[in-house]
Amino acid sequence: TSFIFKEVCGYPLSIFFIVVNEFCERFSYYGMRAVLVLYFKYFLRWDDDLATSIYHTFVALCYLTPILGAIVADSWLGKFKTIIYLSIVYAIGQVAMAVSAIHDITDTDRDGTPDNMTFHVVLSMVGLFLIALGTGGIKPCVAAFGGDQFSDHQDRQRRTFFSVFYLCINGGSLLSTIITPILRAQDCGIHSQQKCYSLAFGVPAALMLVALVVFIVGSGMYYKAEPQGNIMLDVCKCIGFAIKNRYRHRSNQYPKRQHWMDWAEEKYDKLLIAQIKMVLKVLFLYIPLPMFWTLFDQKGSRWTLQATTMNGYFGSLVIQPDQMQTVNPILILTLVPIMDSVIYPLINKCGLNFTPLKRMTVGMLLAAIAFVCAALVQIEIDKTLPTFPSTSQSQLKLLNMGSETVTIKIFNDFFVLQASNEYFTFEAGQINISVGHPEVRNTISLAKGQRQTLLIPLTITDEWLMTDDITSKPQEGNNAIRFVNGMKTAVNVSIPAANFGLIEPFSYSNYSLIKNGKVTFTLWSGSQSCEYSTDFGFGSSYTFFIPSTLVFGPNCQESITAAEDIKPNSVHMALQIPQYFFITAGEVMFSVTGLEFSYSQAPSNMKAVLQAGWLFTVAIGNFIVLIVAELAKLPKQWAEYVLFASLLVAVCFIFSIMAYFYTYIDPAEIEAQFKKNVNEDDEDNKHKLQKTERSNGKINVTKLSYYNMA
Ligand SMILES: C[C@H](N)C(=O)N[C@@H](CCCCN)C(=O)O
Repeated sequence: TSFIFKEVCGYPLSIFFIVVNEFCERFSYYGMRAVLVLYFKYFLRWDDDLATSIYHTFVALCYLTPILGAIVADSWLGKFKTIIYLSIVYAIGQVAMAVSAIHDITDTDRDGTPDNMTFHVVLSMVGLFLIALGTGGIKPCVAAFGGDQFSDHQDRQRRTFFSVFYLCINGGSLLSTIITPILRAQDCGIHSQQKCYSLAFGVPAALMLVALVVFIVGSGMYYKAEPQGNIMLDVCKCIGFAIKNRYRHRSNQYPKRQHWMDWAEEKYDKLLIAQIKMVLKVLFLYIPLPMFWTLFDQKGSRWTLQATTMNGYFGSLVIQPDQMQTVNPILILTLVPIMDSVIYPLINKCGLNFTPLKRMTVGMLLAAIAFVCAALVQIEIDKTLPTFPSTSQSQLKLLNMGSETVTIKIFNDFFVLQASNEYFTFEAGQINISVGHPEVRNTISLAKGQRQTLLIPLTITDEWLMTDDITSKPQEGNNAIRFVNGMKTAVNVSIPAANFGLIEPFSYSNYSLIKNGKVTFTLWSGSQSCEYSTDFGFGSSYTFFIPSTLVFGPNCQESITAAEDIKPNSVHMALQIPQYFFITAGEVMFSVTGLEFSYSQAPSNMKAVLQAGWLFTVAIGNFIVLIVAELAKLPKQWAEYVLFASLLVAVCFIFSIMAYFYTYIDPAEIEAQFKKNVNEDDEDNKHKLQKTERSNGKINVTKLSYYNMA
């Protein structure tokens, strides 16, 4: 096809549009993905397990569709048109996600929660399906289309292009994982203000449109290779024929052939058979690889959910749980150059042959270490989590409304208290409590599986009151706050963001959710008021007690007491950095090396096939998360992390054995030799080739005969 060829500093100008397109597309993909699991949990109200399962199903689908994209591009539309059409599908999917997150659409009673959840679930699932089709479909096309823009003598420029391409992926991912969590954390809405998931999905949708426009603008400058026919179909037919032919000749009277693919010789070209053997050898090596992705892709699910139970204060900066994922691209942008220019050359200088497969093995071990770190962090978090009552237990706390301490007797235990900060756990459904001197006895009925607070009145002989307390950690880092009024007059409590309403004498308010940071409550009784300020962290719950002795005035700071129902998140999010470091170092060794390995070991006409095969391992890895999490059903999250780490170590051991027996090849050289052999059956040339040594491995005589050319 005709195109305008322009060069800048030795690089085709067209690649500028491709690189910008990739940056915007990855921004769109990772930005949407960063907030996805929280959207499932807090907007669609799914539990952790369902949110994690659907998240990984989506990621798996994104890496299954590259096969489809490669087939469409190679055999029908060509890469250019495939990218355009699938980008449109992709952008529609992103818009559908943004619309699905507008709560006002179905919030008819205007209480802030969608009234027709089915609408939001269906629309978001349709959106995710279109996104998976789009992002996966264009994935093997964009990089290869970029590579196509270089001529054969521009090897160095092509290599630089791929490095810049990878940096753009991570640049887009970095920016979007900073920005979309900020957008999500904003409040927006028409009738009521809720977390702004629609904006967090809307901006990635806009970026996908920008990616599409940028790609179209470059249209006149691209070299567009015509589709070459479907190589995948040829490969499948050739393999099918070899199997059929082998089966037909299964009797002992037929001489054995060196490789089962040699049974295709009757019908297929020797070169194609040799190329398929190369691909099959690499695909065989891929079998253990999905386990790496099983761990790697849990950054966006389990690790993000882990961060929601942690303290996100970094000085005056508050980091959102989903923003922790930015640590990955930040580390990629720093580790890739360090590895390439310092670590690998140093290892080489030490005389160690750090082959690609060895690097990948080390990458797997680093990912396993990352999960051990995640398990250790989880153990620390678990220590700080409250122990809620089981379904057969009840928990009770006491709040003495009087100013004098009283002696309380529960069964035969005595407590002298003003208020109890701790919950007492009971197996019995009823308990006897005696208070004060002379003793006032009461039999209290406890609710199973519940936490309650017993409010002991100022005059002990008055009616005793029981409150139902919160039995789960407040979500999204919010704090659940309520007030108990011990005064003889009604009190109104408010803050700019919430109104606790009028609290009757000797009564209590409902819980209200309050964000982290400093909050000033204003208390009103008739025309009198006073202010009470306090600081909140993440995920706590408090009951504030207004005593009968409170004096209204400019300040009621000293008089109000706070009972801690649930402790704030105390394990700092920075503790996740080691696990991010190890998983990213693992990614650099495994993913970057694996990409290069898949390219270098693939025959010239099957580079896309192997890329699709490589991406397929990601899809399988994400399915494994679902299977293992479902089958194992471990009660403790840390145990699940340890299980995944152990599985990866076991798989890594198998992979290292397979890698030991793998011999590196140079497909171009083998192909060239085949072509030469077809033209001239020259024995000398064969000898020369047999002596060829590769820098990262050796090709020996037996290996050449393996390809049926020695
Ligand atoms: C952002 C991440 N570090 C990255 O570089 N991702 C690559 C490779 C993804 C492989 C499977 N999750 C990308 O192309 O997005």
